[in-house]
Amino acid sequence: MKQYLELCNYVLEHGVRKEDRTGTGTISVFGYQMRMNLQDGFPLLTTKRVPFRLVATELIWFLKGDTNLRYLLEQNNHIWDEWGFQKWVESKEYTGPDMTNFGLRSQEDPEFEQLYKQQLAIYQQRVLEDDRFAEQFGDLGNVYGKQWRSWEGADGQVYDQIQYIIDEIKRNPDSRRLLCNAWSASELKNQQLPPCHYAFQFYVHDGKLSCMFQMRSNDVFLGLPFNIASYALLTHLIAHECNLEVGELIYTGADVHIYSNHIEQVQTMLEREPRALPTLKLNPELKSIFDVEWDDLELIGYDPHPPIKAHVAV
Ligand SMILES: Nc1nc(=O)c2c([nH]1)NC[C@@H]1CN(c3ccc(C(=O)N[C@@H](CCC(=O)O)C(=O)O)cc3)CN21
Ligand SMILES: O=c1ccn([C@H]2C[C@H](O)[C@@H](COP(=O)(O)O)O2)c(=O)[nH]1
Repeated sequence: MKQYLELCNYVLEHGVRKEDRTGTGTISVFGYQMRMNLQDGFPLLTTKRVPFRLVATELIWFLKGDTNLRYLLEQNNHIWDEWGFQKWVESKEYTGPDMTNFGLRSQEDPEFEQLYKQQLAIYQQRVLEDDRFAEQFGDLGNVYGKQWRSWEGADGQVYDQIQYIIDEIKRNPDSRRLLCNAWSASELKNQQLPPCHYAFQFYVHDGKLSCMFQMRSNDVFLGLPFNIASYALLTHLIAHECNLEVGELIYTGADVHIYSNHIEQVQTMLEREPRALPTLKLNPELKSIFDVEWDDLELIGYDPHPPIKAHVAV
């Protein structure tokens, strides 16, 4: 994954200091593109371990059309917890200790961190066990799953954008409309986090399926390795269903940033030598992308450098 390391170097060299919503601070560039040939292997970073199980269960959650944290918690996937927790602590029903600005405060104040962890554990338990609570406070709003699978049109109808893409690839592979859009101006107020990867498009040539995805805002150290692997997996799944090979994965990022508290981690990673990419094997029995489960996926030959920890900006 030379391309990803080049991107890191590019942001470190050319990035400008920029404040951001989370109060963390970033170095950021505007506009960057990368191309990865999926025939070269599955693009999961090798310069740090990226938990593929978390990438895959998040994508499966999107593909189910689900927007509730309960499924992710059942899969022991905690990458979205903070955004559900935020909704809970900002609600009128929450009467526990003050959790204002918990993301930054838990990094700076160990005593507060303990309190936050307790409250988060209570929240997770309730989402898992209490149906009414989960429905109200476990739901992240009309995020990716909803937009991908049940887009509400201006005509009042509901549209499944993924099904449309699959049907079109089978029917008319030369189409230039093989596109899914998650950005809806009227829905922004109903989302815990407006979509970061907000659109993707497919392209079929010579029996191969390529995918290009667009990101308005991208956390280079924590988000991007997940995003690349997730779209690579989506491309493999759709190619499998449509009897195609995989082609290229093309990334287009707008505000591409490294958070100021991730710079050391990025530098550690840049000192490491990339290793051979793993390969992905899909269960040959898998018929529909909408039935995919974690057991249908097998990653072969993933031998990364050790993980590197970092705080996520909320
Ligand atoms: N600031 C920020 N960056 C993101 O990448 C991001 C958001 N916010 N908000 C929504 C989702 C959630 N995503 C996340 C959140 C956390 C990790 C993360 O902490 N990854 C760790 C492993 C975590 C674990 O093992 O539980 C890593 O080392 O990759 C990754 C992606 C991507 N998105
Ligand atoms: O898939 C994702 C989801 C989120 N991110 C990052 C990009 C930003 O650092 C934050 C979102 O903050 P905004 O202020 O809404 O831009 O999350 C990502 O990299 N990948």
